[in-house]
Amino acid sequence: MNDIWPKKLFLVGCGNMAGQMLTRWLACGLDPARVTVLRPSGRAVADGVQVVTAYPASLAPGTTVLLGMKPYQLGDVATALAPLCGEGTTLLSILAGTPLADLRRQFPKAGPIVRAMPNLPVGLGQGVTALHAEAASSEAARTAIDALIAPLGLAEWIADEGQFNEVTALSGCGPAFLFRFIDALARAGEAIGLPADQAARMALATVHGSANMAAQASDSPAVLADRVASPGGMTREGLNILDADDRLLKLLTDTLCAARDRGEEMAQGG
Ligand SMILES: NC(=O)C1=CN([C@@H]2O[C@H](COP(=O)(O)OP(=O)(O)OC[C@H]3O[C@@H](n4cnc5c(N)ncnc54)[C@H](OP(=O)(O)O)[C@@H]3O)[C@@H](O)[C@H]2O)C=CC1
Ligand SMILES: O=C(O)[C@@H]1CCC=N1
Repeated sequence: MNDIWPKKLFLVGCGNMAGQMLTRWLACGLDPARVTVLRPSGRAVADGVQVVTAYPASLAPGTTVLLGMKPYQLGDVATALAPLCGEGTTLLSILAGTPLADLRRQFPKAGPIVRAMPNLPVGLGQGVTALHAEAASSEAARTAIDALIAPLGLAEWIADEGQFNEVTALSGCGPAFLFRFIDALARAGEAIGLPADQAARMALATVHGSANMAAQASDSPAVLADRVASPGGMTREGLNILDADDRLLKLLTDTLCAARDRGEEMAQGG
């Protein structure tokens, strides 16, 4: 079988998001001996993964660097990291609101630079990762990234980098919106009289089962909703509340717009 893994993987930051990616890669067979994590805390990551608090003197050719710290730290990180990056270094950035042009400016000598926007369920192999590579990137570079991202779940190449803040709003931030929905469904159940713990269990299981069902169905979620709603029955009355004046659609559109606009501000250095 082909070796889908980079010769070496160097993670700059390994918090909530990069940590989930690494967890999945290790679960799928990445040799921990190939992985080095730089994190200021020096906290251990996983058996066999080297953790450092300072940059090494060099990076071996064939190293893929995952930029997994906060976007505002890019300048400081690049000051130390850019001199170590040459043609044989691939950069994979998960920094929200950080365009490829900014990354290339900070890492002028690096090899291929790919922008990625994962989401937290990648740790289960059920995530979504949006990808965009520089126009000059080779097919081989894209294929190598495809192979690395495939174990994480759905991978979507985004043709227009200008849409990256939109996809970030939808799928990168999306888990937070869904977690909020599950919590609200449970609290609404409590508000109409159910015991809190029971409402929480039932809300979570309902969302879990419905998402699985929607993922396997040949019909769209809109059609599935109508299938739950018996004519003249209870569900229709509930849907009428969500649908009145496109209330839910407008709420979610406003939610995505606010997230997207923050990405635009971040891209302007805000
Ligand atoms: N959270 C999410 O759902 C998503 C986040 N992202 C992106 O992922 C990135 C990280 O976010 P998230 O994981 O939530 O954040 P976390 O705060 O959980 O992780 C940040 C990581 O950066 C490390 N770090 C802090 N300072 C430095 C430094 N100066 N140099 C190198 N590493 C440093 C931290 O080290 P230590 O562990 O030692 O504290 C930590 O490992 C962001 O750019 C964000 O835009 C993208 C998609 C989704
Ligand atoms: O909140 C953020 O900025 C990042 C981007 C997507 C999820 N977390």
